[in-house]
Amino acid sequence: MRAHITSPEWLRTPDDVNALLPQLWPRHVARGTDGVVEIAGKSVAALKDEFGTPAFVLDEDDMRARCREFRDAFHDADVYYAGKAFLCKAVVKIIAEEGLHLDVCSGGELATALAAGMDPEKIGFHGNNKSVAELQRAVDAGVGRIIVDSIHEIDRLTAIAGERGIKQKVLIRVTPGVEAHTHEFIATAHEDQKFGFSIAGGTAYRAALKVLDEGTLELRGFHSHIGSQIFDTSGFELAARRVLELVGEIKQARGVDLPELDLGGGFGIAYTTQDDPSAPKDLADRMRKIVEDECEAQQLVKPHVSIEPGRAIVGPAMFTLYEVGTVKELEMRTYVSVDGGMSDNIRTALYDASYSATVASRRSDSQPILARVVGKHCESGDIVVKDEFLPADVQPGDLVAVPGTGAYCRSMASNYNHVPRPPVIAVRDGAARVIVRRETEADLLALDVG
Ligand SMILES: Cc1ncc(COP(=O)(O)O)c(C=O)c1O
Ligand SMILES: N[C@@H](CCCC[NH3+])C(=O)O
Repeated sequence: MRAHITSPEWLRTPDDVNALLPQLWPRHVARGTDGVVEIAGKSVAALKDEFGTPAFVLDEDDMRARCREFRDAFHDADVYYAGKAFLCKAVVKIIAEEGLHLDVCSGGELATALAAGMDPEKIGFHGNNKSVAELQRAVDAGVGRIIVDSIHEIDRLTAIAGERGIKQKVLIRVTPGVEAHTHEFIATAHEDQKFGFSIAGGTAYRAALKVLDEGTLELRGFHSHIGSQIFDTSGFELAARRVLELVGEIKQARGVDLPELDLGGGFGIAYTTQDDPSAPKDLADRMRKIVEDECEAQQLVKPHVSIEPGRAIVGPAMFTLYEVGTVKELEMRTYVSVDGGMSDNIRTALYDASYSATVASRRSDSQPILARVVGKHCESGDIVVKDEFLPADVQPGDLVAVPGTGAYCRSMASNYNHVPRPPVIAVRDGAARVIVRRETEADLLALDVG
């Protein structure tokens, strides 16, 4: 059968090409009796009529539920939502209302958080190369913690806090030397990369002593983030153990129990049937146990733990809605071109990421065929969904929905080929509202002052 020639081994021909697998879709998504996909009671056809395509569509109650699941599972910890996954003022308000803290990693993310009224004390500021202006702004805003990532930054922040007579709280980001099982571009705890101070190389230990001995900054503890889209929790466990060993060494050297420990984010989500994410409760139980065991073994006072999930909170809560423009049936597969592409989802090109898709505007009785959903950009690598079974009668005018696009799609979107970036529409209880409007050609031209 030609459809199988180039399909990956794991991809199975579906029994029902119209089925929506619950693990892939926001929880308030279902097909209506007319076969049209609905989200929180709003049909994708109505969304297209009102807001156009392409569009990111957020199931707001799904995102809120994910915030609460993390907050409840990690009830004895602080949960910082990693804003890099997707940030706008509405999202800041949602996560704050659901009791989460916020991790930002640039002046722009900080500005968004402050504009939305986020309590600065609940903001953590990340980044391996924060500018002096960004550091000044964070200190002046009263940001609760700054995660320092280099000796240069420690010196700059010491000067800034010293001038202001403020004892800024900091965490030191460390690289625990863990090889996380994920794409190499999104692994961050092995030695050979730009983030953090090495534990094995001793720079983390020396940085901690420097901050403690200088005394201008308040060292609250260490931060470790091993990477992103990780399913195997042994990486978190190994990282926690190594960081706590370091905490023990600091205690021996200076007699202080560092009161905080941030174990970062990176919890994987399901993009295809191949992904099997852990529930927040299981993650919390395992992480709690490893911290307790290690603290007991080393006779440390148990630090207050924090985590930083981004993808796991917003990723599964959103899908992208596209309209099909052209269909080409080739020998090896059918190419379905939609009205967006790598400018709204760079992850497929960048990380060879896999996604799923469905024809959302109707039910089809046709046979499943192997399809590739591609964009409208001038790149052959402009692929949104590499491999998926779509109905053989997929045609121009159909709406295609791609789930799992809440994280690192709108936030990494570009204007490649001068394609305006799509809006984000939040749907809740049958009502849809624009939380990020569609970019226009006027927006693009407004920057072009030549
Ligand atoms: C420091 C830090 N914290 C949290 C995150 C969030 O990761 P994820 O969205 O995979 O949970 C990242 C991104 O990988 C990060 O670099
Ligand atoms: N942007 C990446 C993850 C990196 C997260 C930040 N350290 C992704 O789409 O998977």
